Amino acid sequence: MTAEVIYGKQLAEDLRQEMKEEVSALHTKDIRPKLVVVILGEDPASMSYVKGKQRASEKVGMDSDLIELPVETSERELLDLIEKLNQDPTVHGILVQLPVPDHISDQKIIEAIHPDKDVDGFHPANVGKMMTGQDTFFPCTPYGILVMLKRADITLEGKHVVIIGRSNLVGKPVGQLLLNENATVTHCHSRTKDMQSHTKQADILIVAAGKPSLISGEDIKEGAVVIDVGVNRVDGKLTGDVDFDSAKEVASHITPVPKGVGPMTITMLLHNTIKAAKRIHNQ
Ligand SMILES: Nc1nc(=O)c2c([nH]1)NC[C@@H]1CN(c3ccc(C(=O)N[C@@H](CCC(=O)O)C(=O)O)cc3)C=[N+]21
Repeated sequence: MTAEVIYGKQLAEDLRQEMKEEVSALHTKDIRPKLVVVILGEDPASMSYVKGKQRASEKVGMDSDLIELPVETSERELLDLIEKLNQDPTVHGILVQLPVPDHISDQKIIEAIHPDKDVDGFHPANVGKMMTGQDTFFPCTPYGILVMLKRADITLEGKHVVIIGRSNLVGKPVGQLLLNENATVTHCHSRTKDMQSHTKQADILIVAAGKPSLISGEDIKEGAVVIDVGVNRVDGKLTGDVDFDSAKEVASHITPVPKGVGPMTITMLLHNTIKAAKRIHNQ
């Protein structure tokens, strides 16, 4: 079997076309969805994602600001900036690029962003809503994966989803979203014993471990759907957590890196920002 490749990039472009129309419609009502991205320091990989977010917002006609701060910015200064953005009625979405430098607490920053402007969906109030099956901002990568699976017509109900990874940003929330869709969810992680015995049972295998080539064809059940969430730089090139060439011979569907999950992450960020703007203006 050779798997069908699910190009998130193509789907992202289709969705952004729809969003562009939605943004123009909002402009006629004097609502201008606006995203503010804050980045500390000049890590080249982080800068490249942030630039991608800027480009994508501009393409759908959204307003967006990039605030670049020096790496030595204090936690207090960053919290004061967030408070200012919380109060600013022209700002609908706030994203602070994570991780922040070690002298600042990621969790403190996440909790400082007003839940109504938390387009990353990381604030505990929004995480709690997601866990209890309420509508809210869903974290962008998990949400992008959900939309990709749905658009590829992959049934989730009753499927065994195995997730490698349990981070608050990807592993845990993607499991929760798919559980909400009536899948049976297993999480594997660094302490899991005999991981292959789990991965081989997956109807849908989601790999979010941050380890290049962690998974290859022999770890996958014939006909499984494989979603690669890895963003690793190897010799300057972006690569996922799955050995694509061997995996695609076994899987029924597979996402590539690049052009897979990454572009969907950015698309759902735009979606959440539009949702924030609509909600603030009671639309
Ligand atoms: N508060 C916060 N929210 C995030 O959502 C967040 C974050 N911090 N910190 C970093 C990670 C990483 N991330 C990516 C988004 C898009 C691509 C993406 O579009 N990748 C393209 C290629 C990009 C390239 O070549 O550099 C692709 O896979 O085709 C990658 C990585 C969001 N993150």
